Amino acid sequence: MKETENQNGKPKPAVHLFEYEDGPWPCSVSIVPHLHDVAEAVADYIARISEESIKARGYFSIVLSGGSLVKALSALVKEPHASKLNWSKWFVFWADERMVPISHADSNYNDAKHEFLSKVPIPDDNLVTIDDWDVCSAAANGYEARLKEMVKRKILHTTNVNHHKFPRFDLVLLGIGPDGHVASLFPNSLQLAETKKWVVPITKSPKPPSRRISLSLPCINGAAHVAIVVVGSSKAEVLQRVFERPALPGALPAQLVRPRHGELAWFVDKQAAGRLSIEHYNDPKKFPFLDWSSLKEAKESTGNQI
Ligand SMILES: O=C1O[C@H](COP(=O)(O)O)[C@@H](O)[C@H](O)[C@H]1O
Repeated sequence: MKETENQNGKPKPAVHLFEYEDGPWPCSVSIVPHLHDVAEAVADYIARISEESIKARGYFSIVLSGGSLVKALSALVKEPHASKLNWSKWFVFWADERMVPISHADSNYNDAKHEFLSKVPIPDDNLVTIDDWDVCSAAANGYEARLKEMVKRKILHTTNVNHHKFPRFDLVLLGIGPDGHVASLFPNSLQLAETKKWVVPITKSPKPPSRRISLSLPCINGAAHVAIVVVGSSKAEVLQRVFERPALPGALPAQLVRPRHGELAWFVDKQAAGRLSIEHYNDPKKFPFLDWSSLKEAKESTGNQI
């Protein structure tokens, strides 16, 4: 077994902590070579949280995003996870949805259905879809009402974020757009300032389709775990900006994902990590939490490509 491999001979992810320049922000970052390694790391992570949540509360609440994220769920539908996971206890929610019929190619639900949900036995009643797609504000209110129903049924618990009550999802899975958006929270948009609503309407999204709804930032930050999955060279520039530029209010929504009472984990492939300046992290004043050796190991395990 090579030092850079785990017991199954798979590449060992580098897990370390770093902080943004405006204050400490611990999180773990796993950098692995390819999309399929990311999918395996994400599947292991989801399986662990699913098991812990079901043991503790009887259910597992998972929030999915659209776009490239669903491809990272491919290892979950295969062994060893497919037959081991307690799918009947899963409740599935959406981080954001586009205002199109659920059978439309642009629908995040439709994409997740094809790539993932149709391949696993989660009961249809446990999929909290957004059916009312005609008027954005009505859809946002409708989705928020469904989340509150889930709280009443004790499938979701709640937590306080900046003195307001929000759901405490077991796990929120996010992708990141090349402009730094997460869910449908776009750079410098008014929606980023939301402090009370759980779900916000977006009527002029810079990325088509223009009408969408999204979990608000505090709603995402109320989660027990948030994972951000970043794959491919088209994300290398934005990842470098998110990790290495000072957090400016609203310029990069991904920098605002900070689950105060939860854990933040990044899963990154080597192409997306391609522009990270490793040396940047070796400054103990800026990154006192950083385990430099593990980052060096990641560099070696990816053939010194990062
Ligand atoms: O429009 C959206 O974009 C983001 C990022 O998508 P990606 O394909 O660039 O990974 C996605 O996370 C979000 O759910 C989606 O609606």
